[in-house]
Amino acid sequence: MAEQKLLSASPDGRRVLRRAWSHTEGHRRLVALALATSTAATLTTVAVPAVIGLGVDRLLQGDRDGLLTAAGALAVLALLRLALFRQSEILLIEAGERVVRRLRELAVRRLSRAPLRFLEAQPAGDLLRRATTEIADLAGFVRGQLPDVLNVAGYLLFTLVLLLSQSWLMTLALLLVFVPALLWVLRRFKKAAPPAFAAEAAAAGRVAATYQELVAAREMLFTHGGTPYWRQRFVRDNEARYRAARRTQRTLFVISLSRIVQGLTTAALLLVGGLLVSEGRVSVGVVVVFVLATRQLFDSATQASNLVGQVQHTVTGLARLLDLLAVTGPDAATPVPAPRATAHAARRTSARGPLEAEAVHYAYTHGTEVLRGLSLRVEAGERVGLAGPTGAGKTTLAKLLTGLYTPDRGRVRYDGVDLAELPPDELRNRVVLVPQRVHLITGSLLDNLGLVPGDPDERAVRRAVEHLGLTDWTDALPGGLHTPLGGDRGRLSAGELQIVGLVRAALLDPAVLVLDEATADIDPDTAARLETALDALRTDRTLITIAHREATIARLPRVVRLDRGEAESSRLTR
Ligand SMILES: Nc1ncnc2c1ncn2[C@@H]1O[C@H](COP(=O)(O)OP(=O)(O)OP(=O)(O)O)[C@@H](O)[C@H]1O
Repeated sequence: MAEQKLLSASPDGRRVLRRAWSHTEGHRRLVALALATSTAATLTTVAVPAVIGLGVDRLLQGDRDGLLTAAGALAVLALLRLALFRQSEILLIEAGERVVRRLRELAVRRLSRAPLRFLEAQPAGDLLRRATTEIADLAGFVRGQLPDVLNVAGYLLFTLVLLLSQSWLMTLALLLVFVPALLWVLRRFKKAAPPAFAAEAAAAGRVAATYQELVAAREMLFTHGGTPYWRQRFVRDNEARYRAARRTQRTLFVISLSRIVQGLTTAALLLVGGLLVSEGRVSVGVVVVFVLATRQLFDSATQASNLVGQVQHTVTGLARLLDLLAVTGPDAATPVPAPRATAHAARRTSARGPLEAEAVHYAYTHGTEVLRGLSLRVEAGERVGLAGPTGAGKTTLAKLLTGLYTPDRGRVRYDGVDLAELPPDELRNRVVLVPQRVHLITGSLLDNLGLVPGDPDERAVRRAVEHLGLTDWTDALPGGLHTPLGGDRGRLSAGELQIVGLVRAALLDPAVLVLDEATADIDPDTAARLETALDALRTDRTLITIAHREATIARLPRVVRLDRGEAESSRLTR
């Protein structure tokens, strides 16, 4: 099995911010301005105890002018603080939202380009969570907590500088009590938090995956009564999620222990401060600065303790998102070429050519090969059927022949060129798969039919429908081409879904069409429409049909039978 990188349940949480920094490109000036304003706002808070301390000393010295100046400075600081905090919040949110928007776009772009093999190997709910919920959490954090995080961090740093400038002895006393106790609390938290938060995020991903599978399998559950199994599985996953959440709550409790440190530190400060004042080594104002600043320091530490959980949660989410971005593609700054822009670029292959699988091997799971060295050549314009027992690998081969999967070993070539080397738009103009179950998006029939590169307009879609002799079918639908489809709106039968696939194929006009015949029963009218559409489509193009019905096999001039994916088992039967 070819090496396929998969998402990690607990991705590397180290240097997350540094790794995320590369995604701030284009917004760095705004980020820098937001950080500078936030720093200035924090400085206006840090300066308050210093000015009050100064005012107290002036008061004790009977210096009325000094006292007035200090009071005036406090008023200016209060106004500045209001304006700067407001502005820094606006800038931070703007910068953060822009980065989040970029990450969201990148995640969707990378997922849309990710190999089918990767998408199929991931639990769908987990992918969904990373690309939506976790980005939404990040956006929520940017709006709600990021300004506070920066203020608290800035406050802790600047207050330390202020206190050092006032009295290094008292700062030493503060640090000797405060830092070891706080470090002990933080160390315990750091050890327990990342695994706890990662486990909670992984458990939430499993619940989402189970739920999504449950919704996808609803028909099977109702028909085969598989409900108890699903209920058990859901209850088990939900229980695991609950336990993981309890664990993170216990971890958060550790951080609240920091409050005990507050009482100890204030007592130590008063003791040391009192002694120093009595010895005349510091003024009363300095002790006031320390008491006020330390109170704010603790308020900040308490706020930090509330924020740490959110920060850890966001860091975990960001790590999972960066993991998704790293696994799904390079940090390619090169945009995907627009289909129209390259539509007329020089082509490497001609519009008619043979399609050839050469000794292809493919395994979904390590050690279990579905195709083992299978070779097949289909000439330009040929009509070939692929038949064989269920699970023989027909659909897998179809996906390899259309470039949706890359073989683990061997090659698939169109007109002599490896499909893996063809640009995506050229590949789609050469080989197209109409799958067993064509997917619909929420939109009109017209939107669904035109869901191919190049954005065909209504006239082009109508022309394709007419060319395939399907106008009576679209006219018979309640809203014609504008009939709403997808989601819980209009539904189409299995045969009609394949008709949609054939119109899409007609719009792409490929050299080779691979049709994975629907296994569900198709009513005679729809079957006749499909036949007519196929006849119109295949005038000179190659048609490979994965034939599930004997009637189809009987009609085809050449049938290749697959058996356990062995190359030697492919043979011409007539
Ligand atoms: N996405 C997947 N992940 C893992 N195994 C898969 C996947 N798709 C198919 N398989 C396995 O690969 C084998 C071949 O499947 P494939 O669908 O290609 O067979 P098939 O001949 O088309 O069968 P059918 O006629 O029932 O559609 C089967 O054993 C199937 O269980």
